[in-house]
Amino acid sequence: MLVHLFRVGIRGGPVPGGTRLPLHFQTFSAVRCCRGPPGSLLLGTVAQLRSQLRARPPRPPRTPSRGPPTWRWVGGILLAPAALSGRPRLCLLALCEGAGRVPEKVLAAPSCPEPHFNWRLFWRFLSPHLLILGAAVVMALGAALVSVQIPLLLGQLVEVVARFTREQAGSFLGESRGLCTHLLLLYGLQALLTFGYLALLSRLGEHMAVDMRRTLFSSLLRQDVAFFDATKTGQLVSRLATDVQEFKSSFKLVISQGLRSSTQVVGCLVSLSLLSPRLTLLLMVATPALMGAGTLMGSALRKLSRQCQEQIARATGVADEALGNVRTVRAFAMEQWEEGRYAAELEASCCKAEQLGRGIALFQGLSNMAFNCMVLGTLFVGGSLVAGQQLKGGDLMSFLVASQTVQRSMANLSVLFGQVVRGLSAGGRVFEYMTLCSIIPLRGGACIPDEQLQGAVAFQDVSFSYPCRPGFPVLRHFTLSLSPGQTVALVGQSGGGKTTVASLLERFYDPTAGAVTLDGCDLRTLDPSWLRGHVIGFISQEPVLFGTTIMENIRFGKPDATDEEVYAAAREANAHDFICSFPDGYATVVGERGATLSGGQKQRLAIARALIKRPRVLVLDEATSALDSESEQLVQEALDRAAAGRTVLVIAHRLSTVRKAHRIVVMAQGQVCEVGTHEELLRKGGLYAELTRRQALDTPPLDSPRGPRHGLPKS
Ligand SMILES: Nc1ncnc2c1ncn2[C@@H]1O[C@H](COP(=O)(O)OP(=O)(O)OP(=O)(O)O)[C@@H](O)[C@H]1O
Repeated sequence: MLVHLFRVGIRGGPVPGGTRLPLHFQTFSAVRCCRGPPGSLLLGTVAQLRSQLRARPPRPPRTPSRGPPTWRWVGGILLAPAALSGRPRLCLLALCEGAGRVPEKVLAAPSCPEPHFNWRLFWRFLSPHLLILGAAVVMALGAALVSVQIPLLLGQLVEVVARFTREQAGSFLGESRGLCTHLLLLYGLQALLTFGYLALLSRLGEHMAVDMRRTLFSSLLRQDVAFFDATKTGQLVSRLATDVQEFKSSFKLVISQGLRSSTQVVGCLVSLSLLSPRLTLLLMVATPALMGAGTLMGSALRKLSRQCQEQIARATGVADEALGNVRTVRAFAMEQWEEGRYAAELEASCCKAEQLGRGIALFQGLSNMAFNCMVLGTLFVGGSLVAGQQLKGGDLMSFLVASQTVQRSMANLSVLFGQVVRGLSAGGRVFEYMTLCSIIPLRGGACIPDEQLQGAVAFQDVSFSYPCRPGFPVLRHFTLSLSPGQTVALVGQSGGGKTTVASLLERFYDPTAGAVTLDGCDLRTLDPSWLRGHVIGFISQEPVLFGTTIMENIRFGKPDATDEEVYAAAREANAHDFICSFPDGYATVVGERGATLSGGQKQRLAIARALIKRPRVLVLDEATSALDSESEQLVQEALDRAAAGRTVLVIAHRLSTVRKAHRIVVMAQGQVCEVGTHEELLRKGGLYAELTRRQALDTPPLDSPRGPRHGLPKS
């Protein structure tokens, strides 16, 4: 660009006083809009900007940024140079992003405070890379200092050209060779330094991002189950992916452009004041006034841009809802209605975008005018200084180029301001979860030696409320004991607290009052990893498999299991035959969450996965309720086999599946209301008898496809 400027400058017309004016106004337009005519470029830029604003893809909802108001003011001040240097895209990006981003689901987003940026943690990630950072900083500063030198040398070169044109004496080549060589060397050095610091920063950024993702992931995995109850998975994934990415980009940009641009601003301002204090003074007076105007317009445009994004988010929401529920839309023949709804939202967003486009156009027009007036003023005052022999023509050229550099650098800084705010809030969100401590640790505590482990479980006067609903008691003075080798069934109305009992046994939560014990030891004194990894086998209604091979899925229960152990567990779970019927056998990849398997097959793999760790206690939470009769039979056989010799807690809705349990516990409103065998409870004629009667009415006749059911255990 500078070379281009130089070339155009050479072709400039004469100035009063015999000196040829090196530049005319168009030169500066060419500097700013070096590709294509300014008018078409302006239109192109505005069109590009508008399409960018319209096509901004929806992002996961995030909390609104709450930067201090002073920052916004500083941001506004910084925006003006972007406008003045004729870079509306940069300016608008800063406008839209600097003072807080609009969450796409603005209307639905809950307002919670933005987490603070944790500088201590940031230092922890940065400190291993200080050497690289130091080298990058030195190179960035070097590149900036080199670019401060260039305008001065260009001015000297123009001076040589002007003298040669004026006097037509001496050898132009001889006089300019040294300067040109110097300039070429500086260009080369600048390129080298730029490559160096960008490559180093890229390496540094990537390493930091990997460290941050690893730490965040491992911190998330260690959080309490209650944490996951209260936090959306999408939000966590977004922190791992988007926020780390955003923080990394901001960090790299701040170091590279921030250092470089601020050095250039300071260096060029020094050069400017050395070249001509009077012209510099003029610049210093005009700039704040234009900055003020830019700030005012900037804040209005920012508001408009936010409204525009909100409207786009609304339109996207309508489309998302309709496409996501297309079956319902089709079933109610509501296609036209949905089209109308979407069209109305689109129309509104189009109006807003047009308004924004007009605002941008006005902003661009005025900023162009302000910029050109500044150039005109500089040339007018500078020209009169040249005419009065107080300034050389070459120095005027240097002044103009250096002031261009100042404006370009300030434009970069204005964009950077937005990036800093975004980076700090993204970093704050990433660091927030790294400092969270879980209440129930993953490891630590006693383990009962295998030979002493009996598997006796007791709930002693347990009361419990979920941490996210503290005022809502789920269990009240719940007392239950499971003797080693016994099968106890928990039945009762939906929402009575059955699954909660299983969760407490797994120690996903700790009781609010009372205690859960294993062989007389309070679970809170035992090692949770040992408890979950060795003692308790959990089989739920909807088993979740990982998208890997069958072998690895079963081995998930015991990572160091041999192939033989895997086969044995699969046989025990009635899974071996169907696995062997697959062409790839145990190497079959089951697809995402086991999508390529039937419900019964998935369930049997889940049983094998639970059995491979040889648990003393088995928890079956509605393990067969989602299966058809054939699968149910196969799974039930596997469960019957697995239950033998183990303490089993069965949670069941269908009472027919637990008739043969040693004890049936009927729960209602978080309390035990009846206990006994099937026959005892029927004789009692209480809640169990009532539930059995109701289910019998719902049960299909015996010759129905569902067929007979099996109970637990085969006693
Ligand atoms: N993670 C949770 N956070 C807050 N409350 C919960 C949570 N899980 C369950 N609850 C509430 O606890 C109560 C008991 O739920 P639980 O799942 O233990 O009942 P359940 O007897 O197993 O029900 P169902 O038979 O329908 O599965 C319900 O009122 C439920 O809304």
